[in-house]
Amino acid sequence: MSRSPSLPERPHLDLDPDMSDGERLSALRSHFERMLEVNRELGQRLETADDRRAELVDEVEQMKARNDALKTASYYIATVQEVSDDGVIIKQHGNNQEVLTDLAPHLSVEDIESGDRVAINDSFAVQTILDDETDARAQAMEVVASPEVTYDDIGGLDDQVREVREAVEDPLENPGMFEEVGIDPPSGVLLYGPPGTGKTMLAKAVANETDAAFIKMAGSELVQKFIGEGSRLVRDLFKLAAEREPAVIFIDEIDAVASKRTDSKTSGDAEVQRTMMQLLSEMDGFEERGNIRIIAATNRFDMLDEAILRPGRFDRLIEVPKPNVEGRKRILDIHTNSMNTDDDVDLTELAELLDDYSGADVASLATEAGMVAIRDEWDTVTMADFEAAYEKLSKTDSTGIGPISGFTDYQY
Ligand SMILES: Nc1ncnc2c1ncn2[C@@H]1O[C@H](COP(=O)(O)OP(=O)(O)OP(=O)(O)O)[C@@H](O)[C@H]1O
Repeated sequence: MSRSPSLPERPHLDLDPDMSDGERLSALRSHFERMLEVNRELGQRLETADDRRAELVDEVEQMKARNDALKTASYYIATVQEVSDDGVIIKQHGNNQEVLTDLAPHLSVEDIESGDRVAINDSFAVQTILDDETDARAQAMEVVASPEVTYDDIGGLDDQVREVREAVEDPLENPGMFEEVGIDPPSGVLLYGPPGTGKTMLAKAVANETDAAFIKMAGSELVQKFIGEGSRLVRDLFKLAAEREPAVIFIDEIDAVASKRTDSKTSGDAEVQRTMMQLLSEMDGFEERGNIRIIAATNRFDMLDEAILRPGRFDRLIEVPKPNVEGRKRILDIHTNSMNTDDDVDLTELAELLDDYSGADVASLATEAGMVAIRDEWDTVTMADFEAAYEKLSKTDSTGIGPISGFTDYQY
């Protein structure tokens, strides 16, 4: 740590050998006075610093306790009904059960009042106060004012880009076009295909192109983060989009909330059902919503409930497959564009080698080749580095723990 520049300076004693005893004594006296003053000042500083330190230690302890609490399992959401000397009465969302409970040690009764939304754990103790709707939103949604991805960053998906532009960009940019012809623009667009093929990129690029806000929510977050909150989050999602319009809502892993009904009647399933019903009703009331488009994505098309695919809902289906050899070449071009590659790098040959790779696999191969070059202290990336990266990623995969999605099982 550097020393604070504003500490009082150490007093300096200047004694001239020609001084008389009287002068010497008076110089020593005033030096002593100055020393006392500096000492007093330093003492005060030390005291303030000690107080601050104690405060910070306290804060760290509280954060640790909250962090530990947050790391435990999912929470349930409840609303505070009453705060009394006996404890806090809360009503749990989803089942409306009223419970008299306590607060976690890091909370005090002064922090809480009736009407507050709170997160409770399995034993109903209040863990967090969600005093603002945005709390829940912030935790489950990613909002980007204008994402940076452009269509040029997406390789090998020309047809898909065209379809997304027609279904999402045209209605946002030129709604009159649809009115003139007398048709409703597609309500929702569903992108389906294996992981890592560029579905999120497509949604981001269209938001960028239309200067729309990009609001992303993962289906799994909707049903896992706050049990009993899924339908509220869906409402919040559409409300937030209305506040930010023009906006593109992107629901990733839609299968988590829109799977075919199972026969089991567990409370988890009921929760998923409620969330899906809310999503459908938001989509059905969509026309009045103005400049909001909705894109969903899934790797599990086979699992989707047909209700979600009915006309007026996700009725424009766009398959986003793994790239073919030309697509892989284009994705390699994009991802090596800013790399310092050697003249011997033959991207066409590489594209042929990377059979069954997804776009994300191709991107991680390029990064890995760069890492190999750095490790070998080269400042250019050679064909041999790409081959070494390919070997490494293929090997990682054969052990079953590799990051390569191109070899993972999926169904769609
Ligand atoms: N077609 C592509 N062109 C260029 N890069 C791509 C392409 N597809 C994937 N990538 C790379 O892979 C990364 C992940 O892609 P993205 O998140 O769009 O995939 P996804 O289909 O949404 O995946 P998931 O289904 O797993 O959410 C991108 O950030 C990009 O680096």
